[in-house]
Amino acid sequence: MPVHTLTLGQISTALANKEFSAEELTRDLLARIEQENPRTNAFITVTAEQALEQARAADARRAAGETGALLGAPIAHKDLFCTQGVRTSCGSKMLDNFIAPYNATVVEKLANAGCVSLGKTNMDEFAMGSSNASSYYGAAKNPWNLDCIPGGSSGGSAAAIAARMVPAATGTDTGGSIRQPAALCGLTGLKPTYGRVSRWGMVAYASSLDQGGPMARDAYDCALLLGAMAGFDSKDSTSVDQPVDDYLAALEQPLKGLKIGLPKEYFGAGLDSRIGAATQATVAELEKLGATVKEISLPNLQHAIAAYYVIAPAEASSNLSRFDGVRFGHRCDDPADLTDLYKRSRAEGFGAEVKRRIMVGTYALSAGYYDAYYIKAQQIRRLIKNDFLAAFQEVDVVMGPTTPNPAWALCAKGNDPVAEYLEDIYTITANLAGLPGLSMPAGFADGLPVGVQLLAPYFQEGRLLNIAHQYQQVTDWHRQAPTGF
Ligand SMILES: NC(=O)C[C@H](N)C(=O)O
Repeated sequence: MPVHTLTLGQISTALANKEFSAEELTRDLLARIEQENPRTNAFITVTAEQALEQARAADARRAAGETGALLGAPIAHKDLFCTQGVRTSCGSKMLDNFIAPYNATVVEKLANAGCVSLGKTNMDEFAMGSSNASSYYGAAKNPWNLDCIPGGSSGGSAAAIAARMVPAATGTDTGGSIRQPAALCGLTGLKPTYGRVSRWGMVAYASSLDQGGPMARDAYDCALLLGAMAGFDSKDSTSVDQPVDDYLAALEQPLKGLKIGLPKEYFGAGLDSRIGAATQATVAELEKLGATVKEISLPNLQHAIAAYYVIAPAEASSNLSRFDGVRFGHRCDDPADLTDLYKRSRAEGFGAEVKRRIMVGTYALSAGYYDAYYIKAQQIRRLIKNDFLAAFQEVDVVMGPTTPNPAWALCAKGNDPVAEYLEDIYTITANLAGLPGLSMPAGFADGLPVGVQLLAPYFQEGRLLNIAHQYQQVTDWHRQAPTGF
C-alpha cells in the first residue's frame, strides 16, 4: 500500500516494524504534497527541510531504543499555532511576514513525542469562517468535490487529510472549526473540553471559546494525538490541572448500556433531510452495539447563534487590537503619523470578515450597548450550559448532526455572512458551554461526506473517542477516500 493511504495508527505500526524509516516516509509525503497541494490549496507553507530534519531525528531516537507511538509520525499544524522560525500567518495578510519566535505548547509537545510536521495548513482568516473562503491565501478546496468548500476554519487541515497528503493535523475550534470541516471532508475531529489542551502559542480569536484539538481519519488516530496534545500548562492560565486519560485504552470499552440523548431541537427546519437520515441510521447502528436512545430537549438552542456572534466578535475585537503595525505584522508604507499608521496598517492587513467582526465586537462592547448585547449574550450562554447539565442528568452523551448541510459550492455564501453563521448551529453550543465534542463520518449526500456529532460532559473525551471507535469498527464511512485521491 502506498504510504499516503495509511492512517497514523498504521504508520506507527509500520515504523515500529521498520517497514520504512521516518525519513523515507517524510520524503514520500512531501512528494505527495507537491503533487496534490496545487489542486487543494491545503497548505500555506510546506516545511520540507525542517520535516526531514525531524524525521532523521526520529529515526535516530528509534535506533537508540525509543519506542513512542508517534516517533516519526507525520502531521501538519493549522497556521495559527506558533512555530519557531516558520511563518505563522493565521490566513491573514496581517501576519504574512510573521515568523514566530517560539513554538506553541501543542507544537512543542507533539515534536517532543516525535511527530514530524510537514507544514502549516490553510484556514479562514484568524479562524473567522466556516468555509476557508476568507483566507488571504485563497480558499482551500474540498477533495470530495474541488468546486466545494472544505469547511472552516480548519479547512486546510481537513483538505490535507482528506487528500491523503498527511494522515492527521491539528485544528482549533471556537465555534465548530474542527468538527465542521471534519464533517464536510469525511474525517474524525475532536474539540476537547475548554482547558484540556494548552493554548499557549495559539493565536487568540475568542479566548473564552478557543480550544485546539486533533483531526484525523479515525477515532484511533485522534486518541493517539490527543494523548500527546493534552495536559496542564502553567503558561496558559485557562489550562486545567487534571490528569490526562489513557484515550487509547478507553477506545475498547463496550457500548452496552450507553445512554444517548437526541435533542428534538436538532431535527427541525433547516436540516438537510439526508443528514437527518444519516444521523438516524447512526443511532440505529449504535443501538445494535447496545446503546439506548432517548429524546431530550435543549430549549435554548434557538439563541445560540445570536449569543455566539456577539461574544466571539467582542473577544476578537479585543484580541486583534494587538495587530497595530507597530510591534509585528503588516505595516503600511510611509505613515504620516501614529494614527495614520494604525489606521492604514489595520485597513490593509485585515480582510472583510475580520473587519466586520471587529466592528460588531467593538459595538457590542461599547459603553451604551454592553449590557444590551454582551451581558445578554453571556446570560444566554449560562442557559445553554444549564440545558446541557440537565441533559447529562438523563443521558451519557448528546448526539445529532454536525452540520445542517453538506459542503456548499465555493463562494456560494460569499455575500451572505449570516448564511454561513447559520451553518454553525449544532457546533457552537459546545464552545459556549465549554464541553468536548467530536464529529465522525456517517454517510454521504450526493457524494459529499456527512458527519454526526457527539457531545459529552466535561473531560469525557475518552467516552467520545470510545463511541466513535466502536462505531468505526462496524462501519466503513471513515475508510472512504475521495475519487482521484
Ligand atoms: N472559528 C470557528 O470555530 C468557526 C466559526 N464558524 C467562526 O467563524 O467563528
